[in-house]
Amino acid sequence: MTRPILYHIPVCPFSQRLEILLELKGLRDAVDFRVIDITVPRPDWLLQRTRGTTALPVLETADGHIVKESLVIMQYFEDVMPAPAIVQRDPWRHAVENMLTRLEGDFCTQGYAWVMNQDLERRDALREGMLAQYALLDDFLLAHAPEGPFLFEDFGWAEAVFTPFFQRFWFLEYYEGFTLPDAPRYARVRRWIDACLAHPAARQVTKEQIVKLYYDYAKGAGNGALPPGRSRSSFAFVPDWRARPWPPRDKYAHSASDAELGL
Ligand SMILES: COc1ccc(C(=O)/C=[SH]/C[C@H](NC(=O)CC[C@H](N)C(=O)O)C(=O)NCC(=O)O)cc1OC
Repeated sequence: MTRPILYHIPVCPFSQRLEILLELKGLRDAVDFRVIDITVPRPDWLLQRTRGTTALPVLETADGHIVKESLVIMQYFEDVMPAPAIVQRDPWRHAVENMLTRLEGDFCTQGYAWVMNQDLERRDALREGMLAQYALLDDFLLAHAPEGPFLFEDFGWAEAVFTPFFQRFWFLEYYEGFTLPDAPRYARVRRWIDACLAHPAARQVTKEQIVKLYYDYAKGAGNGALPPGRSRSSFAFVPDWRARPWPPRDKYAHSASDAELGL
């Protein structure tokens, strides 16, 4: 039986959503994950399949169809591998799950805008914007799942959508000194985040890996782009991140060289 192929980028949060979903379903081996190097242009054979788009992940189904967008691929997996269901089947619960999922785009954009920021004058406004996003999540959870810790009984669809970004935002802790305040205003979302980060289905990445690989994002260079003066991306597969030193934290005052990063 031909397995579907997921073309993905290691450590990409959108790809990690699919790994988490399949882990929850006990079907991780049902899909053939194939790594694409984000630090070089997409190969022609892939561009032909995607009709020219470069964003990953991309799913090639067993029938040869191409599915793009991680949330769409997640739903496709639920449709073709319905048991065990991760997405909520009850219409109202599914609506609640979808309303929470719709908050992900602005949450993600705010965090990435901050980590990629190079203007010290903007830091306070970016921090306030990030706190406002956490407050929106806290409000939603208090309205729909005041007890928790998860949206419903267990770690499910919404958790698979958000947890990769809770883990990516470790880069805010390291490069911006940001942690969510231990205040009642954020108590509910903090309980959700802590439960998500502790869940065994979401252990594909570590804090050290995120901090080292996302250094270039902290210098304003995203998606495998290179900061000025550098010749190798912090997303490079070799040298392995485990063999590389921790990057300098002072992103606004210092630009590390390839050598300083162990590249
Ligand atoms: C809000 O800013 C950002 C938020 C997240 C990411 C990220 O993790 C990319 S992960 C890798 C990135 N993939 C995507 O952005 C996919 C997003 C798509 N909406 C999905 O859900 O699958 C990619 O393939 N980039 C290469 C290319 O497009 O050629 C980056 C951001 O800015 C550069």
